Amino acid sequence: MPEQTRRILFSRDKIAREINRLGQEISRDYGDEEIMLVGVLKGSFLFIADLIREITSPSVVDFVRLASYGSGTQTSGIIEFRKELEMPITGRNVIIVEDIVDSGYTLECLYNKLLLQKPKSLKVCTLIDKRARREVEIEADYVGISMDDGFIIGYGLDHDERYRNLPDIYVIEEE
Ligand SMILES: O=P(O)(O)OC[C@H]1O[C@H](OP(=O)(O)OP(=O)(O)O)[C@H](O)[C@@H]1O
Ligand code: HPA
Ligand SMILES: [Mg+2]
Repeated sequence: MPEQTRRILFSRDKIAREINRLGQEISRDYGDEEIMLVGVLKGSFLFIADLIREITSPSVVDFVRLASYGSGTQTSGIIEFRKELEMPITGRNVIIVEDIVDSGYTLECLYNKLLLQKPKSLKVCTLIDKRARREVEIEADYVGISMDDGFIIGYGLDHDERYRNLPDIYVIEEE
């Protein structure tokens, strides 16, 4: 097994600043209309908790759980649905909240599934938009931070379920 080191990429202050900006953009766009935030577990649990407190529009929240990475740093390409929504989304203004869009497979799969349930509107907010490994053409409407390549951990993002608790985001470097 190669030794792993980690280097800080995005500090907690930078993350907080970008989430504040995202909250303002979303609140400005929706005004007094109610939003339904759909968090994609597990990775988005910290992001959605911070984001929802920066949104002034009336908001409700629900979660799905999707998994495709397992213990590796590459997508398996197989998206497992492990938890469904509990609230109906028909006629609602829905925003999917992701920690990261990487290959785009997870988002594409969820987006198409939710669209079938006829929301009033369907948008996507991601904290991290990783561009280098995109496999499908899909874009988030609200992006916190864009980056190129590198496997990142912290602030909800895991490697084999570890490191979600780190308050900053690090890139893993294998030696
Ligand atoms: O664009 P993609 O290549 O599909 O990658 C993005 C998805 O992968 C990760 O989930 P993961 O399968 O690791 O589950 P987790 O959120 O429980 O960590 C991440 O949280 C996103 O949901
Ligand atoms: O860089 C990443 N880190 C953690 N989880 C991920 N899921 C897709 N890309 C990543
Ligand atoms: Mg993961």
